Amino acid sequence: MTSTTATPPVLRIADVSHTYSGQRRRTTVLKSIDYVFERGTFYTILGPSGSGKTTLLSLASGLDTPTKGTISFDGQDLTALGLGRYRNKHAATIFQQYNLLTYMTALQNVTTAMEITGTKPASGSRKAHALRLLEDMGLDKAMATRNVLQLSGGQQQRVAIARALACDVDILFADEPTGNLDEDTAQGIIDTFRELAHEQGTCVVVVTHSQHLAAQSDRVLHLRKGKLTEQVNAR
Ligand SMILES: Nc1ncnc2c1ncn2[C@@H]1O[C@H](COP(=O)(O)OP(=O)(O)OP(=O)(O)O)[C@@H](O)[C@H]1O
Repeated sequence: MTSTTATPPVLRIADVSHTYSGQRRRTTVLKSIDYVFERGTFYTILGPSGSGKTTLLSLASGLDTPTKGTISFDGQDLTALGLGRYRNKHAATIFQQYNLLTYMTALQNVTTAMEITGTKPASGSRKAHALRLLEDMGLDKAMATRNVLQLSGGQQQRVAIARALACDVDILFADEPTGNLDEDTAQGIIDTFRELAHEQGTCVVVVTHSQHLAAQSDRVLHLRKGKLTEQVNAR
């Protein structure tokens, strides 16, 4: 028997393929992908438009199930664990379209996510913690208490990021999280992702077109023609 000291995988993607079935034809977007994501690591996924990055993220975040292969969290198949349970307890996702609850304020979006995931801040109330996170994202109390539809696209994106950061989860997924933001705000968010991975042990997985963002991650993955490969960095 051999012993190992390697970091235990938090998410394992094993022989995953995904095919969309249209009325006329079937499109296989992902082809027999194998990859192991670890805790405490900041990953970026690059790839041409239409290469399947969002598809991979939707499978890994438990929004959809692959047409072939398995995805497991801490050694347990997501379908056995329950996709809803996985999404509510273990994984947070920042979507390209934000997916905010549009009948709520920014603050309510954040506190509701904390309630769903059972996240209790180390000190103070959920509301105070949520207001602090929104403030960190440059949204003051007046903006925090506005209905999200009265915020700009970039402000809504920051609410979505604050909502994901508020939840105590094992994995954070983000689809183009800095797309709508100015350079300084985007850099602040990249720094936050690095801290989350390196100081709190979260596995952070970000889909992006930005080489600048990718250069600041620990591992860069490329999705092309249905295959996922890891870039070997010189640094
Ligand atoms: N629900 C769907 N039904 C059919 N085809 C789909 C569906 N969703 C995505 N596709 C197709 O799958 C392929 C991959 O799409 P996906 O959104 O995953 O790519 P992407 O790499 O994230 O693209 P982008 O960088 O432009 O956001 C595309 O050809 C797309 O048209």
